[in-house]
Amino acid sequence: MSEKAPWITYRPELKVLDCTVRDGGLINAHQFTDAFVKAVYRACLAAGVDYMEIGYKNSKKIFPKEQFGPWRHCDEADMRRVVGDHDSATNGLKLAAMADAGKSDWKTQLLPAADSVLDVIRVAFYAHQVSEAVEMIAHAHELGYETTANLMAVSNITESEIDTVLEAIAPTQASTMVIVDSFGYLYREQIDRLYHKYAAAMAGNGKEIGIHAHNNLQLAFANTIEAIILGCNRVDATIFGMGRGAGNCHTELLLGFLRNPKFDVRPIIEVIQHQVVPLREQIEWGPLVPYNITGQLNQHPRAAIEWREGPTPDDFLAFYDKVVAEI
Ligand SMILES: CC(C)C(=O)C(=O)O
Repeated sequence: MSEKAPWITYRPELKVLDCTVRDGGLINAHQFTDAFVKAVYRACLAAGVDYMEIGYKNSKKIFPKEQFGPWRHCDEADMRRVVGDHDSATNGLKLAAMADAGKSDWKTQLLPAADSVLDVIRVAFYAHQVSEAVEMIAHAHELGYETTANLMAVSNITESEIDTVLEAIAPTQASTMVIVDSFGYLYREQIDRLYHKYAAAMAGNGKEIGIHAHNNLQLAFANTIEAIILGCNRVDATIFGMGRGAGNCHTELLLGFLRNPKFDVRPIIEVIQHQVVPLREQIEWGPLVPYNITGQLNQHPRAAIEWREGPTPDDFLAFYDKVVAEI
C-alpha cells in the first residue's frame, strides 16, 4: 500500500463490526422487533460489514425476560428466527454476541460454536473483573468461538490497572484487545497513547487492536479514524450512531471513510431511512448537552440518561450545577 495518500487506498485486514443492536439495545432494554433486527442484519450483509453484534449473552436471572427483549440473551431460537440458517462461511458476515463478566451465565449459556449461528463472543469486563474475563475467553474459545477482550471504562482506571489487564489478556486466545471509551472522554492524544500501550503489550501474539468509541464529545468518528491510522484493524460502529447515551461512531460515516470497494454504504442509508429514523422519534440517543457534560467529567453517562428521563430533561443548567456540585 502506498504511504503517499493512504486515505484513497485501504487495508484489507481492517474489519468493521456493527453493534447497533447490542449497544442500541441499551436504550430500549433490547426490545427491538424482529423486523428491525432483520433489517439491520440485511443491511450489514448488503453493505459488506464484517461482523454484526446481534446482542448480549447475558443472564436471565439478572435481566428477566419479562423486562428485557430477546437481544439481551441471544437465545439460539430467537437469533435463528431472524437470521435463518445464517452461515458466515458462505455470506462473509460473522455474528457476534457480547457476554459481560459478572452478568452472564457463561458456564451454562453458551452452545458449542458448531451448533450456533454465532461466530464470536466478545467478553466485556471492568478492570477488577479481568480474572473472570480470562476464564470466559478460555471457555468460549474451547467451545470454538473467536473471542475478543473488551476492557470497559478505560479512561477511569490507573495505568497500573491497565498494565495488569493487558498482561493477563496477552496470553489468552482472544483475537482482539479493544480500546473501549465507555464514557466518551478520550481525546486523540489519549487514543494514541492507549493504542501504543495496547499494541506493545499484545506484540508478537497475533492479536489485533480494536476501538469502540462513544460520542459524548462528538469525537467518536474522529477518534476511530485516528485509531485506524495508528493501526487498529477492528473497528466498532453503529448505524446512525445508535447507542447508549451519546451513541457511537456512525457506521455510515465509517464506511464512507474506508476505501475498501467491498463496502457499500447505500444499504446502511436505506435502513436509516426506513427503520432507524422512525425509531429515533420514539427513543433518544446522541450527543446532547448532558452527555457532553458527563463525557467532559469522565463519568458514566448514567446520570445524564436519568436526567433525560426525568421531569426537567431540557434544564441542562440544573444538570450541570448538580453534577459539578457532586464531584
Ligand atoms: C459494553 C461495552 C463494550 C460498551 O459499549 C461500553 O462500555 O462503551
